[in-house]
Amino acid sequence: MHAANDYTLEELRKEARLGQAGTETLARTVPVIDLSDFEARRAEITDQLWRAAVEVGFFQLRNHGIPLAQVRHAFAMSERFFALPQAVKAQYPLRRNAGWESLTQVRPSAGVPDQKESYQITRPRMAGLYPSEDELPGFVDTMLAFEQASWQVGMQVLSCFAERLGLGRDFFTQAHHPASDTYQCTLRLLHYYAIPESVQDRLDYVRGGAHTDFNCLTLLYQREGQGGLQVCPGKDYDAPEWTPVPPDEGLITCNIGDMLMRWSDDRLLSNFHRVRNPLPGEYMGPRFSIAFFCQANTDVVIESPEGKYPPITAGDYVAERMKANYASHGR
Ligand SMILES: O=C(O)CCC(=O)C(=O)O
Ligand SMILES: [Fe+2]
Repeated sequence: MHAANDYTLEELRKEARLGQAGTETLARTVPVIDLSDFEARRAEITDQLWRAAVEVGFFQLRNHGIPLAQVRHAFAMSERFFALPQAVKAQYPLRRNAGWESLTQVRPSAGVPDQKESYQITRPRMAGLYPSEDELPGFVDTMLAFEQASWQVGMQVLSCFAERLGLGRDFFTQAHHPASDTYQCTLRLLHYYAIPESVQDRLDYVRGGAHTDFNCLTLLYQREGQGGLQVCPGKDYDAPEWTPVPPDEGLITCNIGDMLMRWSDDRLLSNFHRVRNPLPGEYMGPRFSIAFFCQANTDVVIESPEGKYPPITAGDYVAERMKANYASHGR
């Protein structure tokens, strides 16, 4: 745990002020953007993405090109992974966004660990961290294909932002180049534990504490019936209003992260979100989600067009943020 004054980045100072409080509003909705016929509709799609990123920081993609069967298969594999015995998963401990952890992520806003386990794939760092084919047949192939498919969608979206920022259409594709050893995009499987009866009314039992993401762009897959994700698009951190982001298995939920906010001189918004606990009477079973974090390669320098922030490598930037998010610094 860190005291607020340990933080060197402004994002963290904000995060430390934002607890679990706040009210839920249904007034705002997260825009849904249709990616079909992408090349022919690029200008129109870019307008919609830009507006959503500037106003809400969150949007959902329809007709993104990843078949529903592939999404469902990835979730089925994820559930099988988390169902492995603890001793098997513990052979693959988390280090630098690669591997498995349970109950170790402490969001500065919450001060207690998220009630979840996760397994992260950051391709260049996976030596010794994949379950064997005997333990989980087909897992690695399924997840690498899903990682690749998610990267494609992420780069399509980022190409629109790059063009609008005057950086050139391929700018972020180069910055997230998958052939490099410095690649650090991450596929993260998430399993929020079923909520035991004894803690269903406890406020200090938190599924996913409020935070902003520290990458460029997050793609999130949610399961129908397993809601709870909320976004706080406003700037009032002391009286936050939360908007639900409803799960729909045909949509990919996207949000801007701090890295792209910095890269855009704060034009694109990285907003707070959290996974709230179910309320009494709601489904209390496990919740599964999968996130893909587009995170620029470690050696890429983040230098914004207007120079609002000093240059920093993406590697240094992420390392600083991770230090503040884990009880032990072993991520
Ligand atoms: O599981 C979710 O719905 C959100 C996950 C998330 O915000 C994160 O891992 O950064
Ligand atoms: Fe997040």
